[in-house]
Amino acid sequence: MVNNHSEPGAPERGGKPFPVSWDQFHRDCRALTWRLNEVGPFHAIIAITRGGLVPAAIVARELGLRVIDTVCVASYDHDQQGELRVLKGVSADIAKLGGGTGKGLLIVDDLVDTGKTGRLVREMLPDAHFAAVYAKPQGRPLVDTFITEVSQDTWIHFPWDTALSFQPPIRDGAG
Ligand SMILES: O=P(O)(O)OC[C@H]1O[C@H](OP(=O)(O)OP(=O)(O)O)[C@H](O)[C@@H]1O
Ligand code: HPA
Ligand SMILES: [Mg+2]
Repeated sequence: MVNNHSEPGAPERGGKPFPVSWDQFHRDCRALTWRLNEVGPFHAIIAITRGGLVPAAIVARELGLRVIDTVCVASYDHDQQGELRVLKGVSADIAKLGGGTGKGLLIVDDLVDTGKTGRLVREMLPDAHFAAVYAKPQGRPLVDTFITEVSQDTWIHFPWDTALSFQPPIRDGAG
């Protein structure tokens, strides 16, 4: 059964919007890679789909990594978090590269919020290095490396989920 509930930062609970442009996201991914470059080398990257695919591509380019796998997890339906479902686990070839425990593997996601997704993937690969671009306080203990922390009552709007639109002037009540 899917037990949908919205997180504190969700827009309908008055979450503070934190819009991120493509340009900002690219810069933040590059900043993340500077840190990861000090931690590696890594045998492969594992992107947590779907949001992790975007930073994983940028980090892979910057670290010169060409072996990329996915763990496919579904939980949020827009801003409602339901039960976590693993649609695809780590591929056998990649699990072998990490000695079965994930040693030398880099897991990448766009953000950690409650930490539920991160915890699930960490259980699969306890010795992997887990990186996310953004972190909220509840999820922060789950990640080894991240770039920007935002408050729990913030909702991050990623560039692939948004489009340019007219905003009313601040004087007229825009948030
Ligand atoms: O720390 P948590 O509370 O688990 O939330 C973080 C996860 O939620 C989002 O993914 P989502 O499940 O929305 O799927 P998507 O990446 O396919 O958009 C985000 O990309 C993280 O993977
Ligand atoms: O703040 C967020 N923004 C986008 N997707 C998310 N999934 C969990 N939290 C968030
Ligand atoms: Mg995700």
